[in-house]
Amino acid sequence: MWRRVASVSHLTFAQKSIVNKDVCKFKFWEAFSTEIPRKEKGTFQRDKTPFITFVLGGPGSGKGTQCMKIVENFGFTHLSAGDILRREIASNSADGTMILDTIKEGKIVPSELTVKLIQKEMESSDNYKFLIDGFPRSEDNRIAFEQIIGAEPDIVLFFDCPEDEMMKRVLNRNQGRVDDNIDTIKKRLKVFSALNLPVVKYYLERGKLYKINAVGTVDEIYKQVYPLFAQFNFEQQV
Ligand SMILES: Nc1ncnc2c1ncn2[C@@H]1O[C@H](COP(=O)(O)OP(=O)(O)OP(=O)(O)O)[C@@H](O)[C@H]1O
Ligand SMILES: O=c1ccn([C@@H]2O[C@H](COP(=O)(O)O)[C@@H](O)[C@H]2O)c(=O)[nH]1
Ligand SMILES: [Mg+2]
Repeated sequence: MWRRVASVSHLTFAQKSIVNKDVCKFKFWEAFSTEIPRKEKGTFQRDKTPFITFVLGGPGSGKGTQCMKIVENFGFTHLSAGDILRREIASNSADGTMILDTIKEGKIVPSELTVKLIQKEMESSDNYKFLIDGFPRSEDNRIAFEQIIGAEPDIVLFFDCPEDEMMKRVLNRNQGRVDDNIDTIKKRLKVFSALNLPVVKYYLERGKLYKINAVGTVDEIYKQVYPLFAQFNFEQQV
């Protein structure tokens, strides 16, 4: 089993401290990476160390929208767990019907299945910076990720949004999602409070959580997000 310990100095938006990561052994990394020595402290570049960001927040809090902007500016690979599961349904896989039923009920797909799908996406990427959006949704998800991937997130973003605003956004989304209806949203909000908030608390207690006020325009919210990534000095995308 691969294990890693990620150690990142716990930065606040105001503190521009240097990032320090322990070297990790990460199986799939070795398949494609060319070893390039680190340049200097505080600068991340392609090597064997993945940079994992979990992006949490209730349904409609704006995770996907903000992830698109982070991808544009910082070259992350965006892995939305919900999108991965919806692709699995669309591909008529053996688990498709079960996943669809689970999503319609606003419940959580079994952890091992979701983690293995995320793992597949990570393994097939030649990037080292990942935004894992909408995951982990429960403590069980979190533990499964640690056990199967053998990694922890470097940072965790939490988009904090009132329920009425989330409800409004989801009902206006218009993307034809089977779970964007009032009954399922109510269920998703309950599941979020009961199962996802404990994960938020877990990372808060470990100093990895960055709480973002998710009320306001997309640009206003991104103004809180941008400095967090900017201070890591990621290498330029090729
Ligand atoms: N700051 C904002 N103000 C108003 N609408 C927004 C804002 N951010 C996102 N939206 C809109 O709200 C809807 C939900 O946003 P988004 O899909 O990014 O949320 P999400 O957190 O990924 O939701 P889910 O967990 O359901 O996938 C989208 O239609 C999006 O365009
Ligand atoms: O890790 C996950 C992520 C998602 N689900 C299920 O999918 C829907 C939609 O997820 P979004 O992040 O809103 O796109 C969610 O309500 C769950 O039913 C999951 O089970 N596990
Ligand atoms: Mg989303």
